[in-house]
Amino acid sequence: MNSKVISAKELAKADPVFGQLSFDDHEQIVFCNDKDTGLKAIIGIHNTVLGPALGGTRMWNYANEWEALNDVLRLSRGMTFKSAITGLNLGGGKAVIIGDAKTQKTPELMRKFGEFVHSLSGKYITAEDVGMTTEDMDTVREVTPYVTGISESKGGAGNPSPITAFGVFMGMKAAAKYQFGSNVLEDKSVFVQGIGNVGEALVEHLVNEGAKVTIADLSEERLESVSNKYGVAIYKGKDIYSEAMDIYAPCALGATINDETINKIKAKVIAGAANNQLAEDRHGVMLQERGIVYAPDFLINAGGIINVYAELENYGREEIIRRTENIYNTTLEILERAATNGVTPNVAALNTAQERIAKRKAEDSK
Ligand SMILES: NC(=O)c1ccc[n+]([C@@H]2O[C@H](COP(=O)([O-])OP(=O)(O)OC[C@H]3O[C@@H](n4cnc5c(N)ncnc54)[C@H](O)[C@@H]3O)[C@@H](O)[C@H]2O)c1
Repeated sequence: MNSKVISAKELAKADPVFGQLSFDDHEQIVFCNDKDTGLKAIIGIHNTVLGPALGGTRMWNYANEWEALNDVLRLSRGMTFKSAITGLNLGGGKAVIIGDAKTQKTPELMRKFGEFVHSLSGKYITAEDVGMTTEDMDTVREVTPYVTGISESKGGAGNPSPITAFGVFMGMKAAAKYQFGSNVLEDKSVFVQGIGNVGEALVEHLVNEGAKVTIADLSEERLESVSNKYGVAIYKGKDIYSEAMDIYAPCALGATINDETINKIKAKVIAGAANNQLAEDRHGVMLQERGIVYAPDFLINAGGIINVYAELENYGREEIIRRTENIYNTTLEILERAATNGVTPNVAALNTAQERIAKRKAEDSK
């Protein structure tokens, strides 16, 4: 990291926060620093028109602070639209903790992070994301009530990942219906990239439906265990994007649809759990031009937020499943709306979400 102190003039040129490409009228960005525990975190609060900004905390070994800032800005913005399109009374927020979740995460660090969350008095509510577990949220709960995704034994809705996977499965079926004329995934070749909490649960749904599943992950151990458990193939090649397949399911990190990959992609449908799969909006246009149906990530991966929202609204399992199953209908509606309006599915989904926020804002200002 560059520790040189730069002058205010130089800093102004760099526009480190408001000038960031990913900055999109965020309401508040909170930088959290604690030397004793080693905590370095950023909380991004994008929009609170519909309700408190709820979104998970990601712990990741970012190459530099710019990357962490960029990530939290993109992720918190995505949460605003995810909650809006899902019909939840929640705003969009997200947090990132800079560091290696395997070696640097301690209960003390999580409690300190919880104290920072608490200092926002409920404007931001956290939950788990990559590098976080339900147990970590239980630790955060020791110091603040502004946390969801806690254990069922502690009154929470438990791990959101299986519900997220179910929603992604529903969105994938809707995209298949739109592209292939049938929502049945039997015999469709599906590549699942990233078989973590969500990816593995998605593999289970796909296998139960009779899809031909291939898995890819950075962890050999995960690959072996998931392959043995579900009898699915492990991807051994070097470039997953150029492989022939019906459906590509990005379930690792975002921005895998970018200038480098887009022209290689042979899949006819893209539907996965990862947030911000399109590196830039124009990549959505490029997918459309190539006849590839893209199920917007923030729409189909909303199962997790539906699950944690239950903790705030006190609804039960049946309602969680019902709302998540409805992702199928919303996805089909968005794909059809996109075609009717001559825009990409991502833009159609964004427009729908923004219309809901604008309507609420107008009502509130009456
Ligand atoms: N957990 C949820 O409920 C939820 C909800 C909405 C969105 N998401 C998003 O879904 C994605 C997966 O979430 P998760 O909870 O399963 O995370 P996870 O950390 O459990 O799993 C991620 C997996 O991806 C693998 N991975 C990382 N980089 C990779 C690469 N370049 N190629 C192949 N594999 C790679 C990791 O080894 C890991 O196994 C994330 O983008 C997350 O933000 C998760």
